[in-house]
Amino acid sequence: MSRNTQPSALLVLEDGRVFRGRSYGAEGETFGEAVFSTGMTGYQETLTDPSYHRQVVVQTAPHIGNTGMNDEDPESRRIWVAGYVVRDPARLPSNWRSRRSLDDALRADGVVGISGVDTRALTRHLRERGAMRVGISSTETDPDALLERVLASPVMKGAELAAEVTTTEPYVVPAVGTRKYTVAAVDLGIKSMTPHRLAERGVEVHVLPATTTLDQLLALEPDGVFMSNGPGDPETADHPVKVLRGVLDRGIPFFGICFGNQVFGRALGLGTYKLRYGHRGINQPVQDLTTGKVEVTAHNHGFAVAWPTGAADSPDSADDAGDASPAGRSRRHAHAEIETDFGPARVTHVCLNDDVVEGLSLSDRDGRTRAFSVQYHPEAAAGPHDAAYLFDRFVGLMADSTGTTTLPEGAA
Ligand SMILES: NC(=O)CC[C@H](N)C(=O)O
Repeated sequence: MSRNTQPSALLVLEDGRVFRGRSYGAEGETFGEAVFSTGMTGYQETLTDPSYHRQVVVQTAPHIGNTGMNDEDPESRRIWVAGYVVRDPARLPSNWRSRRSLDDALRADGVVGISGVDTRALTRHLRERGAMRVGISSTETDPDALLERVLASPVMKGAELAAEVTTTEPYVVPAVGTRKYTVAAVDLGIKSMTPHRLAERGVEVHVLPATTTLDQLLALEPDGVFMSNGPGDPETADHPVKVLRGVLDRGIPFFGICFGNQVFGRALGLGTYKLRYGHRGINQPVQDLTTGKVEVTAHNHGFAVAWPTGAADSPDSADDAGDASPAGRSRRHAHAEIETDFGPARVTHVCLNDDVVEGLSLSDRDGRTRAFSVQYHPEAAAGPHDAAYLFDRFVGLMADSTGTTTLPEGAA
């Protein structure tokens, strides 16, 4: 269908700003938190990432849908975004893998979108004012009426959403080739590329519901535990934090990604806080403080782990713009190491744009890493593969720990 024949649509932000465009995807009305993603490619992976549940995604790339939708790249069984905002959708998708148009895929999953929006102006607005609630409607013509419903819709801060996206039943992703290790992966909104990255390294991955108890997890006798990305506010993740504390207490190797990094931070005794507009895109520079090396990475987070000195001094917080100057950096980095209930821990990675915490690790008394996590996405779907070494590092932790625990006493 030509775009010009599609009904008009309305977008209203919670601070009253109005944008007009055309209905894109399903017709109807939707609400969520308006966030922008700067990825120039990878819209299919973005749309199907469960971490975007209840978020309305604005694409800063002006042309979206050019390569259609294929059967290989989805990161879960459906499109999760609550709404979709684009400038100029493809009229004719073209790619050898394309099976359907993005417009049709949005319709099939009932996802309401809007096209023809000045996404640059909208992004600048969100950057200045912060992420906020939004409504999109192809049925309402009165912005004030839509605004009332936006203001009645739920906020992201305090939202507990893992239960709405997690698997209901455990399932196994078999190791590719010989099985070397077994990992219990807690699904808080897992992207399908993550178990795949482990499986291709000889790991059998048991993906478990978010409600799995410590006893159920330990019954699998895993060589390592993983906690995934996922939607919502990490402050609500009391159950995964409790489970993880049990895992760390037993010295089982642990790796966390994104929401998993926030759960790890909380398990170590750190706080979390909401960023003003968050990081979403596939070209974010992250520095490994332990080596000085910089990686270009994929991000999708609206919350972050607070620096050990406290959330008030953490950069880009919703309440406090923080201090991202070199002086602010060195003051914070001087507190990168902390003593926790499980041993010495530290901030290992930071985002070079704003000094937000991007990685954590926990060591034993001999200084050997036992557990670690990153706020970004080494599974790289979509995104650069700079951080793939982290999966090898996790496998290395399991090799170390099984090596030391399975050798007979006295053997060296
Ligand atoms: N991708 C994620 O895991 C996001 C974690 C969390 N919901 C956040 O927005 O920060």
